[in-house]
Amino acid sequence: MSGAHLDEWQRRSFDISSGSCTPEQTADAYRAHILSIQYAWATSQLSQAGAASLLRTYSERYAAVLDSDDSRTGLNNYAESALHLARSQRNHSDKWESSLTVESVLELPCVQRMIQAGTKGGGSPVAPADVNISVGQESRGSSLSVPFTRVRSEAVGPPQPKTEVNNSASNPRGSEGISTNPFPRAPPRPQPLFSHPSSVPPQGNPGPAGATQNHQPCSFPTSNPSKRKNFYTPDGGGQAATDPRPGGAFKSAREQFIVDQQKKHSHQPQRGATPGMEAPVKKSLGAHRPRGAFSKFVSPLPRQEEEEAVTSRNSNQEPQILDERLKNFEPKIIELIMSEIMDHGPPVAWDDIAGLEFAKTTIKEIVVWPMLRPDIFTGLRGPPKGILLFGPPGTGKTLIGKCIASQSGAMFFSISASSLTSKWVGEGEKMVRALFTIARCHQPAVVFIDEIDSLLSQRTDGEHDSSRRIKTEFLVQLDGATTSAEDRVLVVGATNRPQDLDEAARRRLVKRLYIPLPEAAARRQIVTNLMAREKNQLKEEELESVVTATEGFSGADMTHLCREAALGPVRSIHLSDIATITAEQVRPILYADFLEALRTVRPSVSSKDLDLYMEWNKTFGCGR
Ligand SMILES: Nc1ncnc2c1ncn2[C@@H]1O[C@H](COP(=O)(O)OP(=O)(O)OP(=O)(O)O)[C@@H](O)[C@H]1O
Ligand SMILES: [Mg+2]
Repeated sequence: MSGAHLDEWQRRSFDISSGSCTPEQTADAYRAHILSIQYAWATSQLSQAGAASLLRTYSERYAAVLDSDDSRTGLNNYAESALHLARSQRNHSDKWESSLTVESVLELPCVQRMIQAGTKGGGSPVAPADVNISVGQESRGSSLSVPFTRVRSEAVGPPQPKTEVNNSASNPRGSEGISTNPFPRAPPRPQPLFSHPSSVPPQGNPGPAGATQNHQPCSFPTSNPSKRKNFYTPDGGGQAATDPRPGGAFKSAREQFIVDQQKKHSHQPQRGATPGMEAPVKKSLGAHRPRGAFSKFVSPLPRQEEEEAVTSRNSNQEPQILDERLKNFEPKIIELIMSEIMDHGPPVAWDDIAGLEFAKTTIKEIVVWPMLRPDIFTGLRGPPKGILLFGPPGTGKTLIGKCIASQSGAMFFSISASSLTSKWVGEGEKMVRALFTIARCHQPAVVFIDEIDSLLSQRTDGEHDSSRRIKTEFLVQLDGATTSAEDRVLVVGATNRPQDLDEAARRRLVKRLYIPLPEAAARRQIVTNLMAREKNQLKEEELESVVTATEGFSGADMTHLCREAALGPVRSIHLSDIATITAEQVRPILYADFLEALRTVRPSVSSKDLDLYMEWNKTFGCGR
């Protein structure tokens, strides 16, 4: 904090510790402390953790001054009227005032005599703890040992005010009667002072609150609740009997209900496990906190453990940010990669790819096995860091990428070069670096780059600077210069223009696999797979003739042919029926539909193009 603030702080602290401050001054000083802390935090002179800790300390001290009802140390400015009630002091709700005080009762000659008689007689009619009367201006802890049993037995009589009670029958020692009524001001209506005026049971009389034996709580006709409450003995019944606190303090019905519910359901740790049975804890602005002399102060500021729990919860949601390697990247870029580049498509199985046995086996060898047994695939057996899938369009290169995504068990990132160059203009190379860093954080990982030729085409002189920088960054990342030998990040590139690839990129994509046009068996499998999901009547020999007729078709062409054939039955429906016909009424796909489709669907790959691929495969490919 600044010097001026520290001086002020010091002065206030001396004032507080001097012991000469009034509670008001102490509270003011603490309040000023709290403001200073807030100011220091707002002006960055204090760290957040430091400010929170100081605020907690001084808020508690401040609240202690406010809440304490000791007039020398506290203000207790929140419940003055309640405390008047608790202290049995006079307040506006006191309509009736009794002149019966401890002193007045003790001074009564008859009481004096009875006390003496009880002491001399050796027998103690009522144990001192039996009756704990608190009346008058203040509550006294001492029990008043008044032989109430006798007084009661004698005082009970016809409900006549100011009746002279003759105790000669019950008092063997004297004949003088009690001429003074201990309750000079009688209730307005004739009312018995005790529950059962006619009989005095030897073990006491259950009081109004169900008192147990030996204790005779009496029902004073008073409207003052505090007097009534205090009258009940601590264990003699009423609320006080159930209160475990030494002072037997009052507990409201709601508090008692909550305690009962908690006891009842303490074996159910999970909230909401049994609907409707959870303790009735309601969110309110601190209203549910028990306040008073017995309650512990609960700071409104979050505790340090809670803060730490919240921080760790938040950090669990974004584990990638925690990685040291990612701290230099903007969260926006990391978010983009995680949401857009990570593949979330439908799963593809190896059997969904017809033919291409050599390519599938090689990929499994490179991708799946090393991930299963990284201990075996080390050193020279270490898998290559780059694969290139090349071949005519529509032969399943992208399909293989999707299959690797779902079958390898690795974290899969899929980018198309066009999206990388167009979406983040000027930030491409940063994206590339972030992509590979994230992939390294999520090993084993596969980075699939579709249409890799457009990203890593041969570098030319007239090329735009940004695309050149992206290429360079890619080559650096592909080379693994920034990675360790043990990193398991595989790059899979796919292209139908392998001849356009930059030679540096070609070298880095070590395993170059030719993905050719499907052979007869693969074409048959494609048709069979697709027809299995449709209603059809294609016989075996008809299927064979379709396969023969589609020589030179790519996988994509075969799919297109099947789609066309599948439309045949729909095209045969009369126009007037199309709105009403049910799906079941549509006829199955026939061989005739394939013949019709073959008239419009042609192969998309020319034989001249095929020769080029064959040539490139012979020169650079890894196939046999
Ligand atoms: N071997 C195959 N087995 C099953 N279906 C295939 C096969 N090859 C292609 N197809 C079908 O053709 C569609 C297109 O295939 P894909 O996108 O993988 O081709 P590609 O090789 O990536 O083409 P391009 O080079 O033009 O990107 C696939 O969705 C699939 O329906
Ligand atoms: Mg493709």
